[in-house]
Amino acid sequence: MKDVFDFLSLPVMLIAVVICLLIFHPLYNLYLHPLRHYPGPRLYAAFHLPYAITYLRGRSNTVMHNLHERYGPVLRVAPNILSYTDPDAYRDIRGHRKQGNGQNPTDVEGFFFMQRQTLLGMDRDGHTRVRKVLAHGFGAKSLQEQEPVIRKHVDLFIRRLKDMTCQGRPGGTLDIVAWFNCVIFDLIGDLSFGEPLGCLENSRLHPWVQAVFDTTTMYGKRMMVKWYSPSPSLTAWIGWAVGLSAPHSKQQDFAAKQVEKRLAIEDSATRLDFVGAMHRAEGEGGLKKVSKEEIVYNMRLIMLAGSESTATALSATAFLLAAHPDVQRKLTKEVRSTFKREEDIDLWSARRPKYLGAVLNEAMRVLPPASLSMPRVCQDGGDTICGRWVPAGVTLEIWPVAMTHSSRNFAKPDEFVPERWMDDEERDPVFEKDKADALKPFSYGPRDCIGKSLANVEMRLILARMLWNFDISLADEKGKNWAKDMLGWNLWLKDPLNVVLTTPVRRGKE
Ligand code: HEM
Repeated sequence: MKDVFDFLSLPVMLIAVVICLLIFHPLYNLYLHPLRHYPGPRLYAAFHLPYAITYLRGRSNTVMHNLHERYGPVLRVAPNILSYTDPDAYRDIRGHRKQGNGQNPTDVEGFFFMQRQTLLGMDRDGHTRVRKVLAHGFGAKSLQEQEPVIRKHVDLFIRRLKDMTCQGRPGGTLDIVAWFNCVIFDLIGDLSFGEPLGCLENSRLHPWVQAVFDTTTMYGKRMMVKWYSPSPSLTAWIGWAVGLSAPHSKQQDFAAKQVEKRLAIEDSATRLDFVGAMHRAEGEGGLKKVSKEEIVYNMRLIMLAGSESTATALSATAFLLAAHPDVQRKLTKEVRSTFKREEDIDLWSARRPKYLGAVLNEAMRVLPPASLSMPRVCQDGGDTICGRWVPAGVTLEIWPVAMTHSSRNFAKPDEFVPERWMDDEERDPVFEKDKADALKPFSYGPRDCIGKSLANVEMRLILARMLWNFDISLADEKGKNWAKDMLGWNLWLKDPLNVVLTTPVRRGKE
């Protein structure tokens, strides 16, 4: 009898413990957890699962936006996760701190696929070391050297569009998302490795680019594995076993091969590109400041972060211009009257048109190109965020769409109105109270986007050249819903966007 009791007691006790945990843990989260006074749906506060399912479905931006509109600018979205739409959150969570004062580190686990050798995953010291070195590849001097490379790709892009469109064949349509991917991936590939990927030349995406997109739908699944894996050491193994690692390995192999090739180029050490900047830097005793392995990891990051986001911003802008002919007319007029000839449009002169800047800002507000919340973890000892104390270890998020579509931050938040970014006299007073600080597409603080100046000039140049040459319209009714309910994980899952490009009749005379 004793044996039977012993035999039963183990599973029974285990079940009892699991039941206790299942009941106790949510009750603890609701009534005893340090975040219990933060607003948010009780289901999300009690369990992690609703947040995880939202993530898995690629719906986080929309769901967080709706919850923020209901509950306010700070929200408990999971037992240990807070999300913010107060613009001060950028400063408080991600801002610069004096040496000696702690920073809220990036949530390395949250990035999962980003090994600790990349800027995104490195600790504060490693990040400062690599970022300082890499910054040389993004300075004004480098940009000057990079200008002919950029121009070459933009010229070819425009030529390809002309080949594809109504040069004698009116009505030809093209998927502009694919073409923006082609030019940007070629361009960043060239600035990174000294050779383009050949997308424009061959009129199709390089397999490596496809591997980047293949990670998108997998990202939610990878996060599920990370959250619910029985032990952190098993996470990578499970990911590999269920086939979630393949596209990442492909990218890593490609980056490694390209870096090898690039370092073999004769004038490797003097080139002012990204690999050159990292390879040149030497520290004490002639040792390289950035190891070869770190170069490979960071080049993979740059290829992804630098290309996809810029192509998304351009696609969103083209879509919004095509869907708002009045805005397009005004912008086209500005571009075609600012420059006398197409050859006058270059990286520097393209910074001049003001309305172009306003259109880009507004496009990045309506569809923020980076779709992730870029989580940070509240530092040891806790921190004050937007005037309230947060204990150490809490994950701190800013969902871009929730921030830029918040009715607390912008009037008519869902409308595309570039004038809100113009000087007072051109702006409707209804936008007077807009919080411009809520638009930070390139993030903020010591870990903000290192490529933001490059991205801005690239986008201005490409758009100015496009609008000099073409009028853009949507090819079909379906196009009107291109941005509606777009799913997003690490990247937005963008549908093709078919447009018609027509050569303007009175070019240069408006
Ligand atoms: C419209 C275009 C772009 C957008 C919207 C964008 C946005 C961002 C965002 C939101 C971050 C994350 C910052 C954080 O964790 O707080 C980031 C980081 C980064 N971006 Fe960009 N980016 C763009 C273009 C580029 C380009 C052109 C490059 C390089 C060629 C680049 C390279 C990087 C790198 C290396 C990081 C990591 C920086 C660090 O952790 O120090 N990005 N970007």
